[in-house]
Amino acid sequence: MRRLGVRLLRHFYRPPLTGVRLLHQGGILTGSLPGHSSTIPGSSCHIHRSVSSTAVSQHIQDLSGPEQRLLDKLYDGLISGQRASLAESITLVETQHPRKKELAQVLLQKVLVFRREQERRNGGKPVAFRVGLSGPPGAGKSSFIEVVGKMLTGQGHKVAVLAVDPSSCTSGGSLLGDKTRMTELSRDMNAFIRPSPASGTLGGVTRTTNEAIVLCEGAGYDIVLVETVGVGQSEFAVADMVDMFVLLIPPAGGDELQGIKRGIIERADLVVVTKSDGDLVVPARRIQTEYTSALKLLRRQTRSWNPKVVRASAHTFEGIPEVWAKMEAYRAAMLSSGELQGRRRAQQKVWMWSLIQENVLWHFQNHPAVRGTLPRLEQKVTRGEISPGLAADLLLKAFSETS
Ligand SMILES: Nc1nc2c(ncn2[C@@H]2O[C@H](COP(=O)(O)OP(=O)(O)OP(=O)(O)O)[C@@H](O)[C@H]2O)c(=O)[nH]1
Repeated sequence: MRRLGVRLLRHFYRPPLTGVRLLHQGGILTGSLPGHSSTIPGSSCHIHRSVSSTAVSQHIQDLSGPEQRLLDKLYDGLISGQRASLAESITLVETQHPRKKELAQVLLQKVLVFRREQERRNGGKPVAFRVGLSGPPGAGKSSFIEVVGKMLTGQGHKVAVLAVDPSSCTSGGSLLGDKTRMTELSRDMNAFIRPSPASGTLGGVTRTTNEAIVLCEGAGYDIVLVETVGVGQSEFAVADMVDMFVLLIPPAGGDELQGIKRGIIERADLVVVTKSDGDLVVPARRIQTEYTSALKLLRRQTRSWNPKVVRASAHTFEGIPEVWAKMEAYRAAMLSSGELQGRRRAQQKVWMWSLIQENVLWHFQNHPAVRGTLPRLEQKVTRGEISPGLAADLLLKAFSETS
């Protein structure tokens, strides 16, 4: 096992440790860029072979003049809150172009340093509030975000809305992006709305959303709403990148609620029963009671907060201020207990490991020895000729022996 581990390391860290230097300059790390770092499709993760400290590389030595000017322009524009610079910066982190990916990482590191300084001044507390919102198609997500967003910008907040659209990964289509959504909020100067990239794996979309959150916060958005539709694994990915996870449920019959996964209810810090107006008030109350009982049976995720179920209507505005009050109460409780900071720290680790998993898997699947054997072994496994365990062992052996 140890030998396999060493081989895996050798494989991923080849060619050998040369060429990448990170130098400390007045508290800022500078590094020379990878002639020797590998960039993996679907990820911007470069494997730097020698990173001498945990600090960030802020500037890359071999940036050309135009590249340096572009990064300076984006950074200055971003931290002074210009929406165009924020949009351009997010486009940069979404790119598949290898060199631009590298530039995006330089920009991100700079923004991270800026944000950490802001947090330090804020007594170590996060400056922005990240809220994930999920619900089945048609649950009323965009209507809800529109009214909550407008209310918050009216109170002086700056609100960013990012969408994670799982359909764009599988079908190339879009569940969230095609129709015009949040028309009023999109015209609001204190709001920034960004749909998810139109292609890529969920891992890729997750990474860019995580990075887009950092950029939005750098641009001064103190509330970042991350929306996703309750399809596939995207809800879990969003729950892993936010401070608070909110599930929106329509007052619909059993069949329409079938699609809501039990696992995701366990992740909810708040459940909002939407469209609680007119004839829908009665079914909304019923759903509220059902979910309140269901939540009581679930294990608590945090010490300082009990998940709650509330009703609201985006059409009549009833319940909307109360929903926000609950969100603020959650944040205050989680901040004062330190659990929110702890959750963020844990998320950083989850994010790192999911990038590693995706990249390691990519290397494995694209290794010539694996590619050559995989279809035959897959066939044998599906026909029941060999066990999945044996097939996995053979593939791992082929991979490690030729790495
Ligand atoms: N009665 C009532 N209808 C609502 C309310 N909010 C949204 N709707 C209606 O529900 C439908 C879906 O609303 P959206 O806000 O587009 O829902 P969504 O979850 O964003 O939908 P997708 O974009 O398909 O995921 C629309 O016809 C809305 O008019 C509400 O508070 N009350």
